Amino acid sequence: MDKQNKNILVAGGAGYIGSHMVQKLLDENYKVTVIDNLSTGHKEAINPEAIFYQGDTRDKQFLDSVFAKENINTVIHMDAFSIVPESMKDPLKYFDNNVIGMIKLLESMVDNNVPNIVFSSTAATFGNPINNKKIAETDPQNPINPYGESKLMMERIMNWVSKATNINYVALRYFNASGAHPSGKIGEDHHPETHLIPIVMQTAYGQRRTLKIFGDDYNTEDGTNVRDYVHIDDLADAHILALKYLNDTKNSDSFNLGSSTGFSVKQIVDAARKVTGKPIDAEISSRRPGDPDVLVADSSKAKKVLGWTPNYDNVEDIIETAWNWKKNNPNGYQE
Ligand SMILES: NC(=O)c1ccc[n+]([C@@H]2O[C@H](COP(=O)([O-])OP(=O)(O)OC[C@H]3O[C@@H](n4cnc5c(N)ncnc54)[C@H](O)[C@@H]3O)[C@@H](O)[C@H]2O)c1
Ligand SMILES: O=c1ccn([C@@H]2O[C@H](COP(=O)(O)OP(=O)(O)O[C@H]3O[C@H](CO)[C@@H](O)[C@H](O)[C@H]3O)[C@@H](O)[C@H]2O)c(=O)[nH]1
Repeated sequence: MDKQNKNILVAGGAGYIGSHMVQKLLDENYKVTVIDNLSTGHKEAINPEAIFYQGDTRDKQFLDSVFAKENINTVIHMDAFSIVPESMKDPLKYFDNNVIGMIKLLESMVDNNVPNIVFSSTAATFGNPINNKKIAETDPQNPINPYGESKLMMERIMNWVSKATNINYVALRYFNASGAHPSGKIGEDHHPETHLIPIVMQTAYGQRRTLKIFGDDYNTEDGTNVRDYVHIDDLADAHILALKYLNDTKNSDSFNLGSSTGFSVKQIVDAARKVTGKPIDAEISSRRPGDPDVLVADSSKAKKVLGWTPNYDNVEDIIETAWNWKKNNPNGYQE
């Protein structure tokens, strides 16, 4: 195994998943540089031991200046817009930010001889899986919303560029990232919040009167959407393994990352009632555009090839970490 160059650039390191990634890399003795335009992220979420440059990934001059200053070996490309319903209303916002961001980043990596990229892809690249079965890497990718389409385009651009250059990649397709750091110091804080678990937490905490369940006429057991909730600390671990994979194999590959267990929206609300001891009022509302019925990962490839072993296999434990973050920071980073 080559001695690993441990200088990592986290693009989007002020975001929900990015801030946990930065913490994990520091815990593992990596040298961490962050770029972020703070469009949805928070400066306070970045551990101050990381070097931070504020700027936009679509700005190649900005990227070139960062690569000239820091001896970066791998980019963890987490910055993107990532809200399914917003992408249905404003597809161009998604294609502009996400696809142009990937193109500029790869151009700058080529010009500055940066050899590796770990890319935050998504279950949303698959669309509606056949017969709602667990999704493996070999399954067809047919996105049903512009967000998923933009991420599939990014995967494909990266794949073609890797064939033509010295760049290697790992695409990690997360299912529903959830929970918070066990310390309770970093967690999920979006304005407005759209994700299910933090909205359930806001309702439990009394910041919302009622939670809306978007549709109970889907092709699932209780009629509400089924998702695979995977703890962000387990996702961060998978990235550390991806860095080692790139260093050891000099290959490119893609992996689906989930807990491999599906929970309906109603089951999540019930689990949160149990964890928080709060009643959590919920009402059935109309469908939200762009939602597939079921998204559950088959993560056996990540387990076999990367040696990934998620630590959180119980959704109540995941919700417990989100509740801990909520109780410690009721208004997120705006305290
Ligand atoms: N949250 C999930 O469940 C989930 C699941 C699958 C994939 N992903 C992917 O993981 C990544 C992180 O998601 P998140 O939930 O942490 O989102 P987030 O919005 O909390 O974080 C994204 C970060 O990127 C920054 N950013 C966005 N566009 C930028 C640009 N053009 N230049 C510089 N910075 C920019 C934002 O300011 C923010 O800090 C995204 O790429 C998303 O598509 C998320
Ligand atoms: O107030 C709410 C919010 C959400 N939901 C439902 O809860 C489920 C989960 O929704 P949400 O938390 O918004 O996540 P997703 O739309 O599944 O998307 C997340 O998970 C994807 C991977 O599966 C990522 O790619 C996306 O970036 C990330 O936002 C969906 O069925 C929603 O319809 C509700 O019923 N009520």
